Amino acid sequence: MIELRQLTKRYGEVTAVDGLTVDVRPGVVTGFLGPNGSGKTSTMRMILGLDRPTSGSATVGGRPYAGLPAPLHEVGALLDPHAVHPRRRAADHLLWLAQSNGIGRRRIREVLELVGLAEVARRRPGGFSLGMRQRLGIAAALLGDPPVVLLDEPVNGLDPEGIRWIREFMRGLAAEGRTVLVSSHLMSEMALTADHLIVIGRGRLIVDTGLDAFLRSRSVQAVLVRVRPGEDAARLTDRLRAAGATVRPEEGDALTVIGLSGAEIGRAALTCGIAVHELTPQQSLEEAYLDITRDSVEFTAAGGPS
Ligand SMILES: Nc1ncnc2c1ncn2[C@@H]1O[C@H](COP(=O)(O)OP(=O)(O)OP(=O)(O)O)[C@@H](O)[C@H]1O
Repeated sequence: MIELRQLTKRYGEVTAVDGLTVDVRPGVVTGFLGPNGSGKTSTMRMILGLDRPTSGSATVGGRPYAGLPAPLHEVGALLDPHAVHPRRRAADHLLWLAQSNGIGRRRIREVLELVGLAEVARRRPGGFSLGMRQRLGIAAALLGDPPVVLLDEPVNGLDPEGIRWIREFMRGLAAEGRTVLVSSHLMSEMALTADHLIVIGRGRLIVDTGLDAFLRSRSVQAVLVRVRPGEDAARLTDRLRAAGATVRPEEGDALTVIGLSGAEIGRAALTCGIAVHELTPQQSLEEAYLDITRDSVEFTAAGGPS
């Protein structure tokens, strides 16, 4: 269990983390979400004792990281997959970490097998793909068989196969009863991985809830609409906005419409004499997430569509 109590971090004028109080529980994957710059990495660094809170506390199993007698056996973390020596063989990278923490050689073989890198144990990570580096980072995090695992944006830049592997691996760790905290700025990714969500914006807690409850309470109606681009799209946009909908142009010639049902949009198009080519209800999760974090995005594009 990770406990944050009024956790606060200031860097000069910037308040990166602002009075964060949450518990991260064992046995589930907790998604730690927030727009870029919302304070996720700063929070994780404080949990790991890499940064000192300005005020408040972060504890793991009731103790601050610095007070843990055998940290690698208590918390494992993947912060930066590039933080490996490119010329030190994969197994030697782990051996170096293991030896400085009193962990035997046998465990190195075990963790390499766990992450599917046993066959490349003698290779140098300099030639590894990003996915392989992520796996090596996870192997390092698991060396001490810790009950708490932290992963900072682990799927960034991975291909679909790598993403699926990490997703299933995290779920497996949680199923073993571990506390798994994984940060991301993508709601869609967390919807597939997390059981519980902690959402922050500008360092403050916005949501701390189960994924199912989030979906039930925040579901936003969004419909993808395709009509002839140009005049039809412009006229329909005006008409729907006049009816109170939010209309956002998408890539290509589509519109995302929020606030009206498919039937209402269809009727509006009919009264304008516009042919509708597509009308598809959208998964509303990303919309719900954008909605709750809108006020806390660090940089928003000026003059964007409403
Ligand atoms: N060492 C530092 N010195 C000064 N400001 C910092 C430092 N580290 C983070 N910040 C600032 O604190 C805020 C939170 O940053 P942080 O990296 O924790 O956010 P994040 O949610 O992890 O973002 P991202 O998704 O972009 O990685 C940002 O405004 C950032 O610029």
